[in-house]
Amino acid sequence: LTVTAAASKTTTLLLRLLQPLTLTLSPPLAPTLTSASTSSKRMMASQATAATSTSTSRTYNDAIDALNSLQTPFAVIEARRKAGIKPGATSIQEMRTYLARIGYSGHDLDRLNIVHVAGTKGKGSTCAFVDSVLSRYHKAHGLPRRVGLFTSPHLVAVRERIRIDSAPISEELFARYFFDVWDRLAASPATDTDTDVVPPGSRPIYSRYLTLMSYHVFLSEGVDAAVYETGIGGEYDATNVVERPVASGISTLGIDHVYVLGDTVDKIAWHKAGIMKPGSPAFTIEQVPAAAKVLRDRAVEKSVDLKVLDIDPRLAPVKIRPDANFQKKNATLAIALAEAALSKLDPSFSPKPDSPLPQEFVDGLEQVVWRGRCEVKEEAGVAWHVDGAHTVDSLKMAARWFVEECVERRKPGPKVLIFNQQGRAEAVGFLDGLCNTVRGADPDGVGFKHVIFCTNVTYAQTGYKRDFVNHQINPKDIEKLTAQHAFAERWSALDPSANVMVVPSIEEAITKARNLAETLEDGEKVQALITGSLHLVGGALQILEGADAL
Ligand SMILES: Nc1ncnc2c1ncn2[C@@H]1O[C@H](COP(=O)(O)OP(=O)(O)OP(=O)(O)O)[C@@H](O)[C@H]1O
Ligand SMILES: [Mg+2]
Ligand SMILES: [Mg+2]
Repeated sequence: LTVTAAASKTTTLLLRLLQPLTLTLSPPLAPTLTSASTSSKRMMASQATAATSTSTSRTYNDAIDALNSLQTPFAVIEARRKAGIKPGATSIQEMRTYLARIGYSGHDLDRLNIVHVAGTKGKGSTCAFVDSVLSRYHKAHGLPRRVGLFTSPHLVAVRERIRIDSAPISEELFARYFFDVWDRLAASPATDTDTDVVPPGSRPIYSRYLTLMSYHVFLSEGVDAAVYETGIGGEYDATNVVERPVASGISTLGIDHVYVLGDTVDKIAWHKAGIMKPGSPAFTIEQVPAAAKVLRDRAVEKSVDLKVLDIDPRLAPVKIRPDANFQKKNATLAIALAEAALSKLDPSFSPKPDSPLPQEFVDGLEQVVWRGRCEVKEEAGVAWHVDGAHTVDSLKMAARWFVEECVERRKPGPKVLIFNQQGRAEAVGFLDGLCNTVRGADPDGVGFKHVIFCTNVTYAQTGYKRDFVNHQINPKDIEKLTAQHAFAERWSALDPSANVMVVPSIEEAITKARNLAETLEDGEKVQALITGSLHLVGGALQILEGADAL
C-alpha cells in the first residue's frame, strides 16, 4: 500500500511539474543557454531531479526551475478569465492549510512582528524605507534582533524577494528553504483534515509559494521584525494570513489589476483595506476621496484606529530621493510603521512627533537602497536612466524626472527611449503621457530622437535568464512582437519625427542604444530612458551589470 501510494504521489508530482511546461514552452520562452527543444528537455530533467533528489544536492537553479513550474500558464489564466474565476475568500484558508502542512500555526507568525503594507503604488518603496530604518535601529540598539523583508516582484533575482538584514538571502539558503517547503508539502499526509481545502501533496502557485517559504525562512532564521509587501490587493492576498501584525500601512491607491480587484478606486480600496486588523494600528496617507471613504468605512467596521497622515514635518531636513511628493508620502508612512514596530519591540522607544527624527530614522530614509527606481548609471557613451514605472501616472513622473536629469545635470545628447510593457492591452495608452511629458518638460520642446520597443526577453541568443522565465504571457505575442509593433505604430503617430525601432530582446535594445553613441558629436552622450516595466528594468540591469547586479 505504502509503495503504491508513494509511486502514485511521484507520478502526480511529475505530471504536475511537466504539465505547465508542455502547455507553454516555446522558443522565445526557453530559459537556458541552448536551443529551445534541448533547453526545455533540460529544464524538465532538472525539475525531475529537483523533485526527487536529496536537499543537499539541489541547487538554486533547481529551485528556480521548480518554482517556475508553479507559474499559472497563459492558457489557464485565459480560461479562468473567460469563466470569470478570481481569487476569493478561499485563498486565505488555502494558505493556512499550506502553512499548517509545513509545520506552522497562524500563531507562530506573531513571532515575526509583521509590518504589513498594501497599496497600488509605493508599497515596495515604503517597505524598503521601513526595513532600512529598522536595520539602522538594530545597528545602534541591538533591536530588533533580525529584520526580514518580503517584497515583489524581484528585479534581477528571485532571492531578492526574501531579505534578512536588508540583504537577499544567499543562493544556498534559498535552495535549502525552498526544498524544505517543497518536501514538506509533498509529504503532507493523506489523513490531513483539510484535504477538501487543498489536495494532499499539492503546492500553491508561484507568488504564494514564495510567501509561504518566506515565513519558513524568517521563523527558522530568528527574524523578530518582518516587513511584508502584499502581492495583489490585500483581503485575499497570500500575505494576509497574518492575524496580528504590529501595524498595517496603505500606500497610494489608484487603478491597477482591474480584473482581480475591480475597475474603480473604491472597489480597489476595499481589497487593500483588508489588511487592517482589529487590535493593530493602521496608517495611510492622503488618498483620492473615493478611496479615503472606503478605507475609513472599513476601519470603522473592523474597529481599527486608522490614522491618515499628512507629510511628516520632521522630514523637512531629510534628503529623500527622489525629492518628490509621492516619495515623501511613502517616507511618512514608513516612519509611522517603523515607530509602531519599535514601540512594540523596544520598551525604551517611544515616538516623539514634536522632536527631530532620531538619527537612525534619518540615516535609514536617506541611505535606503531600492534599485530600478529613478536610477542613473553612466558609461562611456551612454547615460542610462532607469525607472520601473508601469502605470499612466508613474510614467509621467518618470518622464519629468528624466528630463530634469538631462537638463540640469548632464551634457547634451540625443534622448533615446527603451520601453516595454508586456501582457496589458491598455499599455499602448501609456505612451501619450510619456511622449508629451518629455516634450513638455524639455525647455526646447525636444522629445525622444530614437525610440526602441523590445520584449522582456533578456538575451538575444539564449532567451530569458532563469529568474525571469514567464509562462503567464501569450508566447505567440512574444514571437510576433505584437505589443511592440502596436507601440511603434502609436509612437510614430504621436511623433512622426522620431526614429522608431522594434527588437526582440532587451539585450538588442541596449546594443542599439550603445551603437547610437558612435554617431555623437564631441561632448555628447546618449541620454537613454529605460522604463515601462520592472521586468524590463531588471533585465536591463542584469545586462548592464552582469553578476554585480544584485
Ligand atoms: N506613492 C506613490 N505614488 C505614485 N507613484 C509612486 C509612488 N511610489 C512609487 N511610485 C512610482 O512607482 C514605481 C514603483 O514603486 P514601488 O516599487 O514602490 O511600487 P509598488 O507598489 O511596490 O509597485 P508594484 O505594483 O510593482 O509592486 C516607482 O518607480 C515610482 O515611479
Ligand atoms: Mg502592482
Ligand atoms: Mg512592489
